[in-house]
Amino acid sequence: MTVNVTVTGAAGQIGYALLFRIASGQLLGADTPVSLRLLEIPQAVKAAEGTAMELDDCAFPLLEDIEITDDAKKAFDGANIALLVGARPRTKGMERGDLLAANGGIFKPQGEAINAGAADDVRVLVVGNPANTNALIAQQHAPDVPAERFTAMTRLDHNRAVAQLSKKLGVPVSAIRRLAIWGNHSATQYPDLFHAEVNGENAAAAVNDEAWLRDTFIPTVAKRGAAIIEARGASSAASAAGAAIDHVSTWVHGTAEGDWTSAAVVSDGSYGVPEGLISSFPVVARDGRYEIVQGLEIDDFSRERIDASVAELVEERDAVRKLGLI
Ligand SMILES: NC(=O)c1ccc[n+]([C@@H]2O[C@H](COP(=O)([O-])OP(=O)(O)OC[C@H]3O[C@@H](n4cnc5c(N)ncnc54)[C@H](O)[C@@H]3O)[C@@H](O)[C@H]2O)c1
Ligand SMILES: O=C(O)C[C@H](O)C(=O)O
Repeated sequence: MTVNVTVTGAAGQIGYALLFRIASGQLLGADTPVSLRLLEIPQAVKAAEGTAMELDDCAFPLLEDIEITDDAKKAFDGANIALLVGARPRTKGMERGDLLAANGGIFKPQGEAINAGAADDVRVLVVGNPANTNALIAQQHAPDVPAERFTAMTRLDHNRAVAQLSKKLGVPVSAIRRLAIWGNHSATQYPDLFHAEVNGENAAAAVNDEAWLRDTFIPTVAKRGAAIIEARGASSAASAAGAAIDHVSTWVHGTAEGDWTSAAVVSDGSYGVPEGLISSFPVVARDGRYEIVQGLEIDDFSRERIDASVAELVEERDAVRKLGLI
């Protein structure tokens, strides 16, 4: 059956890297036809039409149709998968509160439109920053959709952490399992090697270098987004699109036996993360659902870092509450 995939911010850089991969079958598999609904602001609809022309020109066998609109209600009508990429970037002189308010103006109506018209099985991934809190805003305005269907992307951080560890140890990325990103998709995030495995052995033990872990690994992963902006003059696009594909594909098809991944999901209070926050955890995907991995021991080093990132999420939640956005 055809799956309706809605992508917001379709004319942006991530949109350009993402849409062709969705249409080629990399999101849902080679047997699943897709119908694309592209949401853009009025000024960018023409550019989205240009991307749609290129999608047509690829003659993808799985791509059934493309609809382009600046109306959120139309874009989310019948959506099975919703990729919320479009967001208001921080510009010069903008305070944190202004950024949250501007994004509230985007994610509140989008949450309402998802609530009103999306398919019963809708799954939502928020990529647009600040991703966790934008996801929270959308989720709070979709009371009829199970909260677990709203997620935010930390898979890029996860992939970055895997790549850094692979380089450090000189092992292929396929040798690494059970790495986890905790907290916010921001510089406070905590990439956790203490439960990770390399060829079945504990990764922190294999590294055996606490200074590298503390002073190189964690800040490199947490500040990678800023380093890409500094080097490229634009924020990550292809890697972000790749992570979005990974996030949804894992959600739908499941994690490998014995492995887990990272995703920001609605907290059920696990690991002391306040219930309702959308925070990154180690998760498994099973039967089409993301579930938080339970029962991990958290030592003082990890506890301090998880708490710091979660405190930032609490601050963001309180700020959007104060603005009346949730
Ligand atoms: N979570 C992550 O790991 C991660 C990684 C990279 C980038 N990001 C974030 O993803 C977002 C998109 O990045 P980009 O490089 O594609 O940005 P971009 O500026 O190239 O594109 C954003 C697009 O969103 C559109 N847009 C703005 N408001 C919209 C609305 N209300 N409805 C629909 N579309 C709207 C814009 O017109 C633009 O075309 C940014 O917020 C960026 O910070 C997140
Ligand atoms: O857009 C950004 O600020 C950075 C982005 O979230 C990233 O992690 O690459």
